[in-house]
Amino acid sequence: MTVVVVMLVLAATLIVTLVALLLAERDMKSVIGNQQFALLSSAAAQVDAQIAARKVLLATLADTIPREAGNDAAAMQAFVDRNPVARKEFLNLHIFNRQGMLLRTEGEHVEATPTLNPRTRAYLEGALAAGKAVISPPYKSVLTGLPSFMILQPVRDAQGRTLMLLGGSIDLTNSVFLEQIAEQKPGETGFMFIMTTGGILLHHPDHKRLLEHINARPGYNRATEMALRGFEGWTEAVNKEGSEGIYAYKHLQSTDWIIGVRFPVDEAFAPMIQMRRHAMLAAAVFAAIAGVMAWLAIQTLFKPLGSLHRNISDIRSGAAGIGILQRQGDDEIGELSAAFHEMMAERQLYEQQIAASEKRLRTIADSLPAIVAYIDSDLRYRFTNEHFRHLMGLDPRSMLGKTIAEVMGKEFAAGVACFNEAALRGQRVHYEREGYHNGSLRQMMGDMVPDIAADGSVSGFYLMALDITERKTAELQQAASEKRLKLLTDNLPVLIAYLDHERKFQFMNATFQHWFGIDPQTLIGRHLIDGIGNEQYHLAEPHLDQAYQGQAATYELQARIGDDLHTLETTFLPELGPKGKVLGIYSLTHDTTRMKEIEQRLTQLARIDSLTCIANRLMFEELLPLAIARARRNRKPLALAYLDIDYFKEINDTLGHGAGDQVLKEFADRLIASVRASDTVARLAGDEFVIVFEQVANGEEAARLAGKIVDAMHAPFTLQGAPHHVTTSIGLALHEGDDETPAGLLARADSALYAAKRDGRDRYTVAD
Ligand SMILES: Nc1nc2c(ncn2[C@@H]2O[C@H](COP(=O)(O)OP(=O)(O)OP(=O)(O)O)[C@@H](O)[C@H]2O)c(=O)[nH]1
Repeated sequence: MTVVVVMLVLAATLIVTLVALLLAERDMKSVIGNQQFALLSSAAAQVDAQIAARKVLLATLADTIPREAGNDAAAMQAFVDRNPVARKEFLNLHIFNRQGMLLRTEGEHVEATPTLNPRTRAYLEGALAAGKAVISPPYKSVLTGLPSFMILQPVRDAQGRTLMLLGGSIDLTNSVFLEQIAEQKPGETGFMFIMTTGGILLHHPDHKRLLEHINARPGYNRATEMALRGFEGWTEAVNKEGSEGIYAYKHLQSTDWIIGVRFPVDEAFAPMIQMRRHAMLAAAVFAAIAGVMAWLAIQTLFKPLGSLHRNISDIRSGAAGIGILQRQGDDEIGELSAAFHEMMAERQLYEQQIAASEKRLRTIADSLPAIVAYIDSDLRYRFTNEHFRHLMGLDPRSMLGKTIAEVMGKEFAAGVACFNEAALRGQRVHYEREGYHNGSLRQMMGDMVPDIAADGSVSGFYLMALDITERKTAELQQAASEKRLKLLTDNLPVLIAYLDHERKFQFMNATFQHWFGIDPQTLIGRHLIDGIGNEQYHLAEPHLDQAYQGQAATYELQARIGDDLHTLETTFLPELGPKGKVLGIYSLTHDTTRMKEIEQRLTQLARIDSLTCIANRLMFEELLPLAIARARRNRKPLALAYLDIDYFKEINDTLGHGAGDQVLKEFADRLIASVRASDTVARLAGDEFVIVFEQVANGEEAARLAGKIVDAMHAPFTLQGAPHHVTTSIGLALHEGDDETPAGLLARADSALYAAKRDGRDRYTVAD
């Protein structure tokens, strides 16, 4: 930390110093560049002034030169001698005629008048045509062999006509005005130079390069190229030797020359480089001092932090408890320490809670009758519970970190590979598979839940697997049992259905198909109303409601099976859940049509006397109260006749029981034949009969009817082929809508019968 701070201080100091130096260098370059350009501009002005002065001098000479000087050497010599300034300012003086022919030369190294080459001749002709002073391109003098240039001035006569040209040549290697320029060179190694706009050097410290093209040497100089394209000002560039320099260029006004200056950067910036060295040194010293001070300050400031660090290390290594964090000072580090203490105390609490939770979880997992494991993406066990030991004899702890293949074998791993892959793709997997565990074939059911991180990656999966061998066996047994049950129910002549709590069919047996032609499968999951229709449903609804409230209900209904109307009896049996909640309803319907018929028949038989086929005592006792009620309602009297066959015992005794039965049948037939259909004839027992006459007008009519019956018996009975005389006695009682009970009425009739018997039989007696 300290090192980092010290390095930062050093780096900051150096960066600030460097940036300041760079800015200073940039500014200084600009100053030097501008200074060089100013210097150059001054030199250019000097050159212009020198040229102008020489033009003026030459013009004055032209005005005064004798006209014959071109052809008279003595006159020329005399003229030059008269004008010593001409000798001083020009290397040589030349006179050219109007045809450009050199007529006379006067000056240094002149032995004879040289012959001019055609190019020079052409130039001179141009100068003559211009009619004013011109400056020649630089050239190598044929007289002196020196690089030179010439100022040409026309010599005119009184009429202003050009008679000849007066030329003054200037030595480029040894000229007064160029020497002045050379003296103004910047620094020790800097120099000035002059070239034409075409690049021909006129002035250069290296005289050998004079009259050469500036680009005669191989290489490239950006500044030179800029100058040749017309640039004026200063710039930085690298010369053909690879040396950096500041270049400045300026065009002369008096001629098409460019004056330039090169100031090598090394020299130009020598003071600045020195300054940079000093500044860097000073910065380094300053940074070192600042670094040391920073280090000291940090050491002082970080001392409590170091103490805190040691305390935390001690806590981590177990050498100290978290209590030592509370003993730090009152400063910020002390507060930090207290905050650490609080945080670590909370962490300890959480860790304890997590440990307790993990322990609980471990206990639960170990107590589960199922395999529980966490398997990572490398298919290595990371958590295993005790059930591995119970089921497979594996030590769950020794499995940790090993792969499924290592623990269970390659064959097993290959068998569950597809499930593992699916779980690691993020899918929940449910499987059932067979496998040998502890030498026995077991049926296993497993669930895999992928462990999906927030970013969607799967780092493993949880596995829970159950041994369902027993359950599977039970399921198979149950399936077989259900199959048997279905076979049974499908062949029972009973409609069997199971309705769920929403009154929808969950089961229907094949009887639905047999009775109504309904395929049971088409109604599974549909509401009862879809199966039996609205009308039947409304009939069944109250009974269903009762069953859904937990009480069995039975009701009868009529339904058409085939072409016939059948009587059915349906029972709804609720299926109750653990808390008495109705889970569903069993509906059992059987056809009671046949039973009903038998029952009716039996009922009927119970009320019919089997010998005479008329109503017996039971029916009489049922009918009499009803008849009395009707009589009361209709306010019509009712008469009850109580009959007994006279001396019947004797018939039995003399002719036998069969003859007696025959008499009884014949007697009954005659009674039936003697009364109206609305009247009831019944045999009470033995030879006792009753007749209920309904809606009789009065006692007289009743008596008449009784007499008619007595008479009806007078016709002989044929017994065993012989006629027999049978008579009857009748007791008649009239019920006239009062409160008399059926028993009371019967008792009165019985009394009247007794009276008839007593009075001699073969008669009727009316009760009081
Ligand atoms: N053959 C035959 N005899 C019956 C039957 N039931 C009862 N008896 C007989 O009918 C006779 C009834 O006799 P009673 O009515 O007491 O005497 P009775 O001879 O008719 O004399 P009275 O009634 O005083 O005239 C008894 O001997 C019974 O055994 C039956 O179903 N068939």
